[in-house]
Amino acid sequence: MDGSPSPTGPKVAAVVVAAGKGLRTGGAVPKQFVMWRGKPLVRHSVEALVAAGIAPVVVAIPEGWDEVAADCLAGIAGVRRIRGGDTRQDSVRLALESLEVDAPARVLIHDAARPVLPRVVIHALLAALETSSAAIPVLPVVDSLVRGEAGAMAAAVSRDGLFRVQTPQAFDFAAILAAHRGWQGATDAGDDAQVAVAAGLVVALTVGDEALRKVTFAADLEETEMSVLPRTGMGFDVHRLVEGEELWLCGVHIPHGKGLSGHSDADVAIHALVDALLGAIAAGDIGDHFPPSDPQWKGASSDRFLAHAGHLVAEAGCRIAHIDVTIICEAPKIGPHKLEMRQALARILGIDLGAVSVKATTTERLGLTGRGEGIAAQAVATVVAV
Ligand SMILES: Nc1ccn([C@@H]2O[C@H](COP(=O)(O)OP(=O)(O)OP(=O)(O)O)[C@@H](O)[C@H]2O)c(=O)n1
Ligand SMILES: C[C@](O)(CO)[C@H](O)COP(=O)(O)O
Repeated sequence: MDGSPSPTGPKVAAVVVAAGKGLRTGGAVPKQFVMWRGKPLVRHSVEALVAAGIAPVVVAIPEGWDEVAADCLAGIAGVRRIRGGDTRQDSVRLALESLEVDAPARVLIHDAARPVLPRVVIHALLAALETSSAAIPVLPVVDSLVRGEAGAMAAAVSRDGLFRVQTPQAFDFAAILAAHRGWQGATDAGDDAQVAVAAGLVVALTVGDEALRKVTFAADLEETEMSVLPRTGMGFDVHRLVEGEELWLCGVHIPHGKGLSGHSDADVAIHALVDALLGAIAAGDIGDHFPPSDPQWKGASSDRFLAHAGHLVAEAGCRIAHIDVTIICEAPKIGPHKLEMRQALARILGIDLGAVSVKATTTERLGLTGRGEGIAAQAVATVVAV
């Protein structure tokens, strides 16, 4: 179970809170309606949730901004708008109340102010809900911490066991609705996990993502050219076609008289793609990360290499914008398998199918691929800073 919602699995809805005033960001328009990377800020995460199969998505908006919000969210299926409250916590509770009629089994609660929402985070949260009634994405604290008094350092604070908490936060729907209704705190909770813990729920921790950072101050909306320029990497690989081996291409098993030989499963297309991803972040090549001399990679599924390359891209502060793989062979015919290959690559990397291209060509019976001695592949990967 990878956490993806499925038509037969538990129904997953989402709340996106976008009813704040954005006072710390400033400006005439609340930050959630400001244009950012080509579309209104709020639209980014709403689209990501809908694309991940979450429905319905209820968006809490501030009083007086209904028309603007309608424009910002125009054309996205499965989205409902409601009036938010005076505080974030009120906005969440009102949105949850409005979802009661839909009776979802689970709900993700997300800040519109966190526009970049990687699919892999959603999957990890929903997977955690298999064994817990609440889950939140967290990141380690990497700076040292101090308590300050009157502009001077008073004492160091241990960062052991401390985490930075992000959204979306994932819950059993009935449990979080009851928790919000029963909230007894004197002041607002910082987030929904705090409401859940106060109600006695156990909140599991999953791995967050730097890309999920929250737009809080005006500077968070500004981007330098360096932060938006895409980076491209390319990869190329060849493996020998032999009798007695299975044929794997782009993570898909293809029945064929022969297969590719190599130390791992010899998925030449994934190997080219791994090199393209590593190239885009200047992180060496596949041999540096998975040396053929290392026995642990003997017969290994190349899915693992690709997933690792995807993690390295995220660690480098980037997300994959697009990948394009070309398989070069006379046989087998690649066309009938292209969709399945794209789906496999999208799944392994946790990216949208629309960002994955798989193509094939022959060399007109010329050269080693033309003679059927081997299969070659080349790939291009584009990543952007997040
Ligand atoms: N009454 C409120 C207050 C906040 N939010 C939402 O909660 C998220 C996190 O809040 P924050 O970043 O603090 O946004 P603002 O409250 O708008 O910011 P500020 O505190 O600077 O005014 C945002 O998506 C915001 O729109 C909300 O839906 N309803
Ligand atoms: C919900 C939240 O984003 C989790 O980190 C955070 O608590 C919101 O804080 P804010 O002060 O309302 O921006």
